Order: sequence, then C-alpha cells, then structure tokens
Amino acid sequence: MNYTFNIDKEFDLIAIGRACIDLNANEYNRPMEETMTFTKYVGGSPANVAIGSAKLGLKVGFIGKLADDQHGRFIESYMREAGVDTSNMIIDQEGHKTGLAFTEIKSPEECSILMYRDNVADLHLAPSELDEEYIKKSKILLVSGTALAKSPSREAVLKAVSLAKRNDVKVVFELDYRPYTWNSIEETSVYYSLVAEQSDILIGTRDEYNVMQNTAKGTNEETVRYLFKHSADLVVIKHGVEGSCAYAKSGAIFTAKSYKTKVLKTFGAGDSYASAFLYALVRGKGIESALKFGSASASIVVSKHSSSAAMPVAEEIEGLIAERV
Ligand SMILES: Nc1ncnc2c1ncn2[C@@H]1O[C@H](COP(=O)(O)OP(=O)(O)O)[C@@H](O)[C@H]1O
Ligand SMILES: O=C(O)C[C@@H](O)[C@H](O)C(=O)COP(=O)(O)O
Repeated sequence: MNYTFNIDKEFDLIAIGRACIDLNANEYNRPMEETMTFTKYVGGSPANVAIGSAKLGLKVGFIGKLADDQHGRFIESYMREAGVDTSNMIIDQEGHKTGLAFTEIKSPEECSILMYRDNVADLHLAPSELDEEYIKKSKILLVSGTALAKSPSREAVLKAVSLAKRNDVKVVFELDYRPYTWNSIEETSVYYSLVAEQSDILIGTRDEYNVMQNTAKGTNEETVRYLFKHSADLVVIKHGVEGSCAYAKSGAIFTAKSYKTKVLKTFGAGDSYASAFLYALVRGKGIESALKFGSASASIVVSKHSSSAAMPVAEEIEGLIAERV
C-alpha cells in the first residue's frame, strides 16, 4: 500500500526542533563515572533524522535555533555538508547554549543519556522566526515532540504545524519523548495530543503513546481509534527489538520484525528508523517496505558508535533487507 505526497514540492522533508551535540562514551561496558573520553557528533533527534534522510538522498531542510558559539557553528557546517539545507537555522543572539547529550554504554542493553539542556538555544526558537514560504515548499514537516516542552519553541512548533496544514504539507509527528525536558506527564500529554490530533503520520514507541494518552497501559487499538478520529491516516508504533507496526486508516495493518545484529548501544535506533521509513515512503516504496527500511537502518545504527554519523546509505539498507529475506 502506497502513501502519497504532493509531488510538486521542492523539499521532501523539513524538520523542526533541536540540533545539538552527542558526546558518546569511547569506553564501553562501564558506567559514565568511569568513562574518561567521549567522541563528539551532531545529535538531537530531529537533526539525526534530517541527516539520515539527506544521506539517503532526500532533499531535506531544517528549522531550528543554534547557539552563537563553536558548537553552533560545528552543527551548522556538519549538517550543511551532510546535504541538509541550513538556510532556516537561526543563530541565537541572547547567549543561549547548545544542548549536550552524554551517552553511557553500560552494556549493549543498558544505555542511558545524561542531558545538559538548561537554557538551550533550540527551545528559544520563536514563532516570529518561521518563514511560511519555506515550510510551504516541503512534502513533509517533521515535528519532534521535545520541541513542545517549553515556550517559545512550543508556540513556534504549533505555528509551524498550522502553516503546514494550510499549505498542503503533511505533518509527521515523531513523539521523541525525553522526560527531563518536561514538568509532568500531564503537561506532555496536553501538548502531544494537540499536535497528534493535527498530524497526518505519527511515529512513536508504545511507551511514548502511553505518555500522549496519559495512561500506564494503553493498547495499540485504543491509540489508533483515538488518532483516526482526527487528522491521522498512518500510525507507526515501535516495540524495540520486538519490531514495529503501522496502522493505516483504511484498516490495513503492517508489521515488521527487527533485524538481529551485534548491538553496541541502543540509542540512535528511533532516529535512523524514522529517517529510512520516511525515505521509503516518500520514494513510493509502500508502507510494508518502509517498515523494513526503518528496521534495517536502525539495526545498522545500533551496531555503530554514533547516531548521526552512522546513518546508512540506501545500498546498505537494501543489502541488509535482501540478505535477510
Ligand atoms: N537491539 C536491537 N537490534 C536490532 N534492531 C533494533 C534493536 N532495538 C531497536 N531496533 C529497531 O529499531 C526500531 C526502533 O526502536 P525502538 O527502541 O522501538 O525506538 P526508540 O529508539 O525510538 O526508543 C525497532 O522497531 C527495531 O526495528
Ligand atoms: O535526541 C537527542 O537529543 C539525543 C540523540 O542525539 C541521541 O543520539 C539519541 O538518543 C538518539 O536516540 P533515538 O532517539 O532512540 O534514536
């Protein structure tokens, strides 16, 4: 089953949200207290998705706010060189900082992230800094849930969603729930629901949909029943190593298994999944195939050290899918 986009748009995907720094532990299988060195990469979920999609060959843009410092300049030049259009990345003028994510790899199954996100530039993107003419040019506006955590970024995202909707741009909501940026689950649920009800496609884990629904134990059936009453016509629910499924409004359900690999760390799975899933969908490969692309890309990235720098090219994904039929 295919999903259709407005083919007259210049950009395939424009992401909105944070572009930050990941500092990934070089010493594995130990707690961060004992980690002495880290490697720097560009990070932040929507930036990772943008880089992954660009590497696959989509025409990608990014809307966000960067610190006016060495880290901000590193992020902008890395993303530009990765093929992402950075013309709508605003440079902060008020001294806000770049978000940092230190990663801990205690074991392949036990990874965690320590975030430094006080006063970060990305959450200071203001509604007045959006350009409707830019958003209008894209098939997809990819919204990261974390950008809804604080004002003025919250209002900027809500405005971007309404600009997308009035310009025939599909809204894709990546729930991307990071508890440390929110005051409470109640607060998250309010803003997640607001955007979810306006989104065409949603991508999240079972736990993230539970946060959206402010419930401890939601079911996929309840989630899609709620979302299909609103704008959604495709809902992707990820279940970690168990795989993922996509529910179409027509009633069709597609499932995909994960691709077994030698896992180095678990983070990066969701972002690589989203970038390859959307790539396949935009290229008209169909929903079932898009789930395989997402799963294969995630399998490649969890076996490598970084999230952004490890994003695969299409041939690697196709090779893995062909090898495992
Ligand atoms: N250990 C793993 N090995 C191989 N693939 C994995 C593994 N963990 C996750 N994946 C793949 O990545 C996808 C997204 O992972 P998941 O953990 O559900 O999302 P997130 O990273 O957003 O929490 C899964 O549907 C699966 O295909
Ligand atoms: O999103 C962040 O701020 C951190 C990411 O850059 C990091 O690479 C990561 O956690 C990715 O994990 P995922 O969202 O599970 O793909």
